[in-house]
Amino acid sequence: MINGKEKLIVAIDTNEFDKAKELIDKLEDSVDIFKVGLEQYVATRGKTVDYLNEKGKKIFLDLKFHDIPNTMQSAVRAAVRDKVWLMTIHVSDLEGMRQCAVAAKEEAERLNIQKPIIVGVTVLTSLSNQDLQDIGCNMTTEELAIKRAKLAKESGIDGIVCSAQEVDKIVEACGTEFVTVCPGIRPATAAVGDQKRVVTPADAINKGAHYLVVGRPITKATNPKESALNIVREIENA
Ligand SMILES: O=c1ccn([C@@H]2O[C@H](COP(=O)(O)O)[C@@H](O)[C@H]2O)c(=O)[nH]1
Repeated sequence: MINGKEKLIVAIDTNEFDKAKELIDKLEDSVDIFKVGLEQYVATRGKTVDYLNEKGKKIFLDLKFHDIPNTMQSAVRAAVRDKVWLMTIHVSDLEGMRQCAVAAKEEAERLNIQKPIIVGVTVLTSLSNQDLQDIGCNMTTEELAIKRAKLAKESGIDGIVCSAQEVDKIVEACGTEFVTVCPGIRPATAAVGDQKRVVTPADAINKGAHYLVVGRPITKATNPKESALNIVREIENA
């Protein structure tokens, strides 16, 4: 049986350090991996990362780097120094992604610490086929996600972020060792919000997702701990 706690990543999307701290403290027995995203990182200037390191929790730094290769690889080096376990860049040009893969390895070796897993965001889970058409891309979300996943693999980064709607096709194309991180996870009764490509925790696991990212269904619940435990159970029973 799989350990649900090893699969669940909780997104701490608040703009105050005290609220983030309160959530982490409430969830610390039931959750091992926390995601610090743009809102939390910018608002607290990275303070939450320090707090999670003090607590010995695994950190997913989701800042989705996308810039010229030199800037991206320097930012990756800084994230390695922050001792993050998993981090995102955008799937972009091959050279930019290659430099990130090399930078992470070099910096981790230099400091003699564990190299973070680097994953590339393929197509945001808040985007639909129509959204892609609107920005001038004549592919479906699934086609584009698969194409970008293959490019990410070729570059030497460790995996991708995608919707669990297409994760099975990506596993088929890139293999089971290539790390898949899936946000847009919604238990059957949860509000979808701004997500457009959603999947339940059980279906995401059955389709081959390695890690599930869940934010609001846990953080906005009346009882976040109970909500997290329900998702852990759903993962384990999948
Ligand atoms: O394609 C993506 C990439 C990242 N995210 C992030 O995941 C969480 C999801 O939060 P919910 O509240 O469960 O919707 C959020 O922090 C996003 O920035 C994503 O949703 N989709």
